[in-house]
Amino acid sequence: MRDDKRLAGTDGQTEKAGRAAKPDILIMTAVEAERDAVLRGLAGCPRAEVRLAGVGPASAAARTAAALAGGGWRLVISAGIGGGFAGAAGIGDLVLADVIAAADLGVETPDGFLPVDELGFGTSRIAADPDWSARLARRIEAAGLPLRRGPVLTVSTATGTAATAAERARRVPGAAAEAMEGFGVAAAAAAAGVPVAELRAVSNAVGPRDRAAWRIPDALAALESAFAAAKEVFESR
Ligand SMILES: O=C(O)c1cccc(C(=O)CC[C@H]2O[C@@H](n3cnc4c(=O)[nH]cnc43)[C@H](O)[C@@H]2O)c1
Repeated sequence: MRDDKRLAGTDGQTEKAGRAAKPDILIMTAVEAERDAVLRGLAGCPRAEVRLAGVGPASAAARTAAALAGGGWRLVISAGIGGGFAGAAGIGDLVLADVIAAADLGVETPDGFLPVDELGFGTSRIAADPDWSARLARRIEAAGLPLRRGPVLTVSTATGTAATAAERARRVPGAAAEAMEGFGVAAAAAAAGVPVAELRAVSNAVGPRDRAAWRIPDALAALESAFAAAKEVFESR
């Protein structure tokens, strides 16, 4: 794949044998603008590799599984911009997932939505790794950045009405943010036995669609700052 950016192997970052040190932190972003913001924050951190997941959970799962196939990864992070739920996360805030929830994975019935968990078809929730998440949170907060913790929802259709926002917040108590890739990344990580985390920078409110109100540059700047803070965690062991 030609859309990844590998950061290892620069002069002075080589192992004794002269071979490039292999990155062992994998960061998946949906689009190039997110990837470039993460790379600016990492500023050459040799432990991290950033790859494009594409938009949506299916593309994210397939591309993350392919990236993880070689083994040797300590952590995979789903990162990018996202929507913030009212009262939980505002524009420019960062949200670190405690749970990654596939909020529209289930069936609709005349009596309402049933998640796959209640159908016996698996799970719609994957826990973010608590140890890695705690270490990332400490660094990001120590840098003075506004960090919220809570469930980050993964959806195949971004919320566009107040009714859908309310329904999704009801399905996932404490919902902090919404994006479209986290559960795909997490499913691939779980299958490979690799810890997972999800970090989102809020670009818009979850609710009635108003693309003109999205603050993408602010969110990308927050994402960059978060990874500038987080890289110490990646280098620490
Ligand atoms: O137009 C741009 O310059 C631009 C720059 C960076 C990212 C984008 C995107 O549109 C990224 C799509 C990506 O964003 C996530 N996202 C953001 N807000 C929401 C939301 O309210 N609900 C669901 N997903 C959201 C999502 O993960 C998309 O993959 C554009």
